[in-house]
Amino acid sequence: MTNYAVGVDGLRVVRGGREVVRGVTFAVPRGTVTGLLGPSGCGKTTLMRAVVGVQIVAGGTVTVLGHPAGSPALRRTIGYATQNPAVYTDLTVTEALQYFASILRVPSADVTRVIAEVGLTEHAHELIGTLSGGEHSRANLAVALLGEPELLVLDEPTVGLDPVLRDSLWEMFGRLAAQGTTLLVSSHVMDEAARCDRLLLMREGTLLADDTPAALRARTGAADLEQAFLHLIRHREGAIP
Ligand SMILES: Nc1ncnc2c1ncn2[C@@H]1O[C@H](COP(=O)(O)OP(=O)(O)OP(=O)(O)O)[C@@H](O)[C@H]1O
Repeated sequence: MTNYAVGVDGLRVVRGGREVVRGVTFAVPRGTVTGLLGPSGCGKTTLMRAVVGVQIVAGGTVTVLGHPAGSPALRRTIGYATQNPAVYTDLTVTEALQYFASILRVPSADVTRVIAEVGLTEHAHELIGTLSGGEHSRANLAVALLGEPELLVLDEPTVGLDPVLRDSLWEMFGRLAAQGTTLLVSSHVMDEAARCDRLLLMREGTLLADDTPAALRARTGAADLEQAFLHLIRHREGAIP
C-alpha cells in the first residue's frame, strides 16, 4: 500500500475548448486533510472531478487508492460532495439518506450517525426543500460520509455556514483524518487553509504551491496564508524576484 491516497501526474483537462487544468502534478498523503485553494474559476472543481473519475481528461494520470481514477473498485471507497447539492428536495433528510444508504448498501444505522456528524439531527424529519442553504449543503455532505469512505472529496463544503458550524465541520474533518480517512477539501477562504495539513494553491489551472501551511508561511515570509498566496502570485508574475 502506498502512503498516498491520490497521485496526480501531468494532468491536463480541456473544457469548453480551453485548457483549464494545465499539467498539474501532486500527491495527497493518506490520513490527512489537504486543502485545495484558489480563486473562482482556477480549476478546483475540475481537478476534483478528475480525482473522482467523472471528468474526461486530455492528458496525464490520476491514481486513487492504488487504482486509476474512475475504476469500479473505487465506487464505495470515495465520498464526493459536489458544490451544488445533489439531494432530492422532496424527501426528508432521513429519507434522502436512507435512499442513498440503500444504494450504497450501507447499514441504515449509519444514517443517524452522518446526520449527527453534520449537525442536522434537529432537522432529520424536515423536507430538504424547506431547509436553509447551509442546511441543504450539510445534507449533501452527509451523503458523502455514508459508509465511512477511505477518501472524501468535498467541494466547498463550508460555503454559507456560520463560523460556529464551519468550526465544527473542520473539527470533524480533523477527527476523520486522525482515524485514517483522507480528505481533499476545496475552499475560497484562506482562514480555513490554516486548518489543513497540506495545501494545494491553484491559479489559472496550475499549481502555485503544494506544501504545509507552516512551510508556506516560512518560505514566503508572510504573516498569514492570504499574504503567502499573494506573494506566490506576485513571484510567479515576476513582480518579486
Ligand atoms: N461545463 C463546462 N464547460 C466549459 N467550461 C467549463 C465548464 N465547467 C467549468 N468550465 C471552465 O473551467 C474553468 C475551471 O472551472 P472550475 O469549476 O473547475 O473552477 P473552480 O476553481 O472550481 O471555480 P469555483 O471556485 O468558482 O467553483 C473555468 O474557467 C470554467 O469557466
